[in-house]
Amino acid sequence: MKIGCIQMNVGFGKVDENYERAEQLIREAASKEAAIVVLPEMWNTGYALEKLGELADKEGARSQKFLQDLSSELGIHIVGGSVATEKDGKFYNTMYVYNNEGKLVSEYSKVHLFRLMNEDKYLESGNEMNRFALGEVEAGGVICYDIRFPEWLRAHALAGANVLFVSAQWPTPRIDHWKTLLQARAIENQCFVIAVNRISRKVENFNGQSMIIEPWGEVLWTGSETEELAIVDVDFTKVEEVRSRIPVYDDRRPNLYAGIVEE
Ligand SMILES: NC(=O)CCC(=O)C(=O)O
Repeated sequence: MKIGCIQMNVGFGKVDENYERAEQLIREAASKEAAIVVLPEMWNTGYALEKLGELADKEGARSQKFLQDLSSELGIHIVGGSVATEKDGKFYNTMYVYNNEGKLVSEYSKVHLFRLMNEDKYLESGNEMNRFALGEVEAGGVICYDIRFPEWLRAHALAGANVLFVSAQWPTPRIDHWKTLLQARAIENQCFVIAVNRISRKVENFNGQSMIIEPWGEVLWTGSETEELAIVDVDFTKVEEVRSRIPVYDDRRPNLYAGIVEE
């Protein structure tokens, strides 16, 4: 299955430009026969947190229409990265996922807010999991800082996800953490990790290096440090092979984990 990773150059507060660019890249991915496309975190606004009152997508209406129209017209699954939304007067960092028939299959707001980038001052956290299916692909989706919480990704894997999508705005100074954490999440959960980071222009400091990692931990693709659309062929049957080679799920001892992961 071909996956389109949209490592997009997000303009700070340039909402209309960002929708336009996202549309071009989604259309290009579809023309290259991607079955699933993935966008980065907060691609509508960038980290323009102080301007959310003006810029956030009211009730997610624009983003939902945008993603629904494109997924149904192009017949492509879209993991819609995340967008800054305003719901009932509060701001969220929200992922919408649409299947290739234009149906909303999941809506998730980032549950772990990243204090180092002041998310806790401006945003509300979500409280729900993000498990969904795109055709045969059983998946989960998380947003950026969420990957530092292994129990959260494990919860998605235990709930049946074989593929974990990650949308991010992960800054360059900690890019080594990004790579190591993603690889660890793939190995420990024996699942695919498909992670899309952004690129920035001058003021901010994001340099891509998106990744696709297979369940044995092998890195299938690493993005460049500039904007790019990558189309990567992925064989999802690898999950069963790895899980039968080392039966981690059968060998777990959840009764010893004292409420860390409950089944
Ligand atoms: N946008 C984010 O959540 C950034 C997370 C990050 O930079 C880190 O965990 O380090």
